Amino acid sequence: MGTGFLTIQEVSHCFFSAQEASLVLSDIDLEVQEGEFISFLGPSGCGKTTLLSIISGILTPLQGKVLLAGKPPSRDIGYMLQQDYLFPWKTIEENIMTGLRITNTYDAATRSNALHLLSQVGLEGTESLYPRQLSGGMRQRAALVRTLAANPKLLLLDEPFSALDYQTKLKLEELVFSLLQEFGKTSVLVTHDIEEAIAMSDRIVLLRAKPGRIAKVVHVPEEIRRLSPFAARRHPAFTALFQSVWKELEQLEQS
Ligand SMILES: Nc1ncnc2c1ncn2[C@@H]1O[C@H](COP(=O)(O)OP(=O)(O)OP(=O)(O)O)[C@@H](O)[C@H]1O
Repeated sequence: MGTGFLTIQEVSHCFFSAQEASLVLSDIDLEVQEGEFISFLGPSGCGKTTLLSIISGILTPLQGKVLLAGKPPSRDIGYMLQQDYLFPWKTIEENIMTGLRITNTYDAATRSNALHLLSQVGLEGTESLYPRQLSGGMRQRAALVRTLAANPKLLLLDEPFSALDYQTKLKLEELVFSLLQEFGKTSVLVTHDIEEAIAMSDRIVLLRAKPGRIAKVVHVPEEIRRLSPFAARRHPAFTALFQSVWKELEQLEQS
């Protein structure tokens, strides 16, 4: 039994086709502490999304197990993806309340918290609008509210900023970071963006491909971690860390 809030224990996974079995993840072992922010970085196809699916409980690994607060993953997990997946025929408020109903957390208090959260992310006044009436960044903020309103124990973020323009992406990173700090959420991010991983994370897990394995865990130094993502990018230690992670990734892609 692991010591972390999130325990990933000797996880391996294969996908089977009619012709072959392909080993996608091999012996993934990781302990994530409560309140920690972890990123997975690695070459395309190394199994990052598969690993998130296993952590969320959507996919059962061929071997090994995942525990969240000592139990198998359940509905206590929030998932944010590149696409917002808001229902186009529902208003923003209806979308968010549907999120609460699906997770069985709808009551007067969670409803009121959700509306408060909506104004915290700058979307007050959008309650009766439909997703098509909002910009991409606004829709992702609404999706963030829908995810956080259910008060998940763990937040899984699969490239949630990658479809946004640079400025919107930086603003949303800033917003997510401050909300996660406020609520002390444990989070796992999949990204291809080294800057984003350094700016948001406590630790970065570098994965190698074929099969996906942990190559290295990089601890982001305290002087960067205590800054917001925007300020972190301007810290002198940021560039050196960026270069070293870049080099590690290049070696992983060649190996
Ligand atoms: N449902 C599936 N059936 C068969 N193979 C799959 C399935 N899902 C993923 N794979 C394969 O597993 C490997 C890992 O895929 P995954 O999407 O987890 O990688 P990734 O690291 O998230 O990739 P990317 O960085 O490109 O998003 C890939 O080779 C992919 O083709």
